[in-house]
Amino acid sequence: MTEIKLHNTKTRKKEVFTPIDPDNVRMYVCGPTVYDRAHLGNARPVVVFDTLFRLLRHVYGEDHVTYVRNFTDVDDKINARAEATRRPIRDITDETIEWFHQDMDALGAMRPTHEPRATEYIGQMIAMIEDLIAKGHAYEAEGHVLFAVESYKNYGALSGRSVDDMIAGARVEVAPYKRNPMDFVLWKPSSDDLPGWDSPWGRGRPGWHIECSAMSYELLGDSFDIHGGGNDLQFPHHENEIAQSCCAHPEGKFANVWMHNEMLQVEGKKMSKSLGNFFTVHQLLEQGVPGEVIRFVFLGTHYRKPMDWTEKKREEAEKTLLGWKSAVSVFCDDLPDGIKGQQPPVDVVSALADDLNTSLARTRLNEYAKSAQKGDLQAAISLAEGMEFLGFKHDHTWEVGFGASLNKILDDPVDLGVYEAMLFTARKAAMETKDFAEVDRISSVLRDAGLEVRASKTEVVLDFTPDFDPSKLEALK
Ligand SMILES: Nc1ncnc2c1ncn2[C@@H]1O[C@H](COP(=O)(O)OP(=O)(O)OP(=O)(O)O)[C@@H](O)[C@H]1O
Ligand SMILES: [Zn+2]
Repeated sequence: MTEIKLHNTKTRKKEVFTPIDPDNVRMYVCGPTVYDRAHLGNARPVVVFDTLFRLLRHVYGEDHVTYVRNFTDVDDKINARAEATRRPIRDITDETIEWFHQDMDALGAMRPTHEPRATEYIGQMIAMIEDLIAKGHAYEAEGHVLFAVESYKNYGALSGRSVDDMIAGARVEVAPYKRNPMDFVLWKPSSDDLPGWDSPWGRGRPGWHIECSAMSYELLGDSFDIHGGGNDLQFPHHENEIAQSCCAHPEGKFANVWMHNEMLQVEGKKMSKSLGNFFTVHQLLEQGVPGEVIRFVFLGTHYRKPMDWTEKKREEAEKTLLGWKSAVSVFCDDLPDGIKGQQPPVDVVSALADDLNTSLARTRLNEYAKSAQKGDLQAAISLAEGMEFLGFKHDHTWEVGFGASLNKILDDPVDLGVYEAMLFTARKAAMETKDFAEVDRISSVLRDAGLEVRASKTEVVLDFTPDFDPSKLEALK
């Protein structure tokens, strides 16, 4: 079995990953607050943890991995948006979730096993808060319930800070009802015009942190394998999740491995809604940047390094990915059925297994692409399988905005007359006899003659390069 190593924020080390139960490997990732289109930064953890999900499914089996990513659909930012637009909250959250799905699908991200909405777990949150009060970790004050950070001695361990450092360094809300300025809200009162649920502390709504603790417990249990999210969530969100979960369920360990992706930046600053320095995934797709190109760019930088989106990266990604797709599509009909990333090349898997070294995986696939372009069918198969594994389609359809060069080929049908029929027949014969040596031969004759061939199930598309030399096609006979 492939050995996976992951960097664990908790221990600050790269460690061999050993699941609690290899028959059910469990991962929780903090999902979006749904009031607006996802910006490109929000897409980074989606692609990072999708890649990990694919790796885990490959190593432990498709049915042996449970991936939970929540939707935060109760939040003051959502309330503010509803008030500003005079729209019902549910319309806004439903619409945003639909957009999120469309955009992330376009990036080739698989849907997680469960995508719980916070509002469907209010009962579990209330039960957990009651439990925390009963165990002496939380207290009620003026209609609020607060978590008492001093009651949990490991508070701050994930980010390596003491409570005193936090108070000194953080801008915390100093409310008169807090016993310690770092105490955080588990429950707060709602006025009649705001969403609210009945609770032992009156009508109110949950704080953000308790949502993830309640949903992960409900869907994954008191101990699970991996907890992920952007490193902007490490403090306070993840510290607070740990405090709540470990105090409510001291019998469990909560998450064994904590993984944090670095930020997508714009001129050295985190891309964020509050700074206003963002563009959305949807905008990029509309501008004709294919979702797979966005994915390709993300995979070029290790997830624990900050990265920028640049036009140059986009262009290079599009060019390389087109090269891969055409290298595979030359052999499209020859590829064995069922290429579904089941047998991705070992060196690509091992790159990912080393703390998701996606850029190395990309480099290795590029080597296969180079060999495939020279007519090596085995390399083309590896490339196709590796592409599927990394979340790319191996046919030459873009999710959006066909690349300019591809358009040119498809819009420019050629009439090769007699040659064309001969090519087609020769190729078909090779395919039916599964004589791959013959396919290799044909494809190299074509390439030598200055013709590029793209074949799909239904048609053969030919493209002339400037070096086209029809006399060289005689070698086909
Ligand atoms: N610039 C970024 N780069 C990488 N990940 C990010 C970035 N901004 C947010 N994230 C991640 O996106 C996920 C969704 O977060 P969330 O919905 O809370 O974002 P947000 O708070 O709405 O965004 P913003 O921080 O722009 O206000 C989280 O895992 C978060 O860490
Ligand atoms: Zn969370």
